[in-house]
Amino acid sequence: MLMGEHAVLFGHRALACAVDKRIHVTLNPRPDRNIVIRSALAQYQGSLDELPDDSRLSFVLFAINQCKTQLSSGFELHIESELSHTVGLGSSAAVTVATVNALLAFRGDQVGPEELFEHALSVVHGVQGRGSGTDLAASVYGGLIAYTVSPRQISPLPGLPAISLYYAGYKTKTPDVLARVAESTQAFPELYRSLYQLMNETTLTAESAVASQDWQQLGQLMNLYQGLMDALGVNDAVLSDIIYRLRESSAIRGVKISGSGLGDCVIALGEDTSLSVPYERIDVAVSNTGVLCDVN
Ligand SMILES: Nc1ncnc2c1ncn2[C@@H]1O[C@H](COP(=O)(O)OP(=O)(O)O)[C@@H](O)[C@H]1O
Ligand SMILES: C[C@@](O)(CCOP(=O)(O)O)CC(=O)O
Repeated sequence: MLMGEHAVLFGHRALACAVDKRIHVTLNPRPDRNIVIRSALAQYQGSLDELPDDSRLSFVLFAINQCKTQLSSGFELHIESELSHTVGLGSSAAVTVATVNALLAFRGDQVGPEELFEHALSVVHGVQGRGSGTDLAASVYGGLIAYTVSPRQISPLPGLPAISLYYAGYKTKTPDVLARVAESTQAFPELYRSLYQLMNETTLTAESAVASQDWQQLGQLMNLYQGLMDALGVNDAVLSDIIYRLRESSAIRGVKISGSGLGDCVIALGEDTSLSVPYERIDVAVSNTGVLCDVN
């Protein structure tokens, strides 16, 4: 997520991009109705018709459950990630889009991006209860996109210069962060409505800055949005430490939390590897390619 976190769930604009680290899902048919799932998170072997309840594989299992009656046989699903599974970074969206795409291809359905997106969104809603779909859109289409939930709008934008990502070392699950924000909102609903409105205006201005490739302005707006995330209550001491260390460098134009907050990653516009930032740096670039499907 480049910008628009949280506010996007209230109908406002968000910006997100695909990165060049992928999750690969390989599906091989089996002659029986058993399935085997292999992933760094968990392994499963059993009947397609009696799926377990395993929160580590919730997105994958929900996707399988949704279409299992239309599948002619079982299969083996091998999930490999180029990122550690402890890093959030929209990995739930990436694994959902790739798994749904593989299952639809196995079922014999060749769907376009809109249909793939809607299938994947129903999986995310089934697992999490809510979710804007912003990171699903970036996974499906690739590149940098501007996104609105309703009416659904997914608009491609030109790319970004170099970005840096740092992982805090822990992540709070997105539904738990959303529950914390919802609790705080109850005390001051009008103030929070204004905060989301301000987030929207910042994101729309950032979208114009991207369109005109004004990176200095985009960086300033990222810093501004970070202040709004802090006001929302999703910043913490470790994220702030990363952010302020990065702000020491003149090569970094702006820094903010990426995603729901209370852990996970910080995104910076620009890079400066000479800085002392004692947290895991994740080496990525924006990727123009979204999900790919190879059937053979
Ligand atoms: N390699 C993987 N194999 C299977 N599931 C994965 C993998 N990587 C991520 N996931 C799923 O995505 C979840 C992480 O997503 P989450 O914590 O919601 O972060 P984000 O919201 O940034 O996607 C994991 O708990 C898991 O369910
Ligand atoms: C907080 C939110 O706006 C972004 C969540 O990002 P992530 O799940 O932390 O990658 C939720 C959403 O858009 O569904």
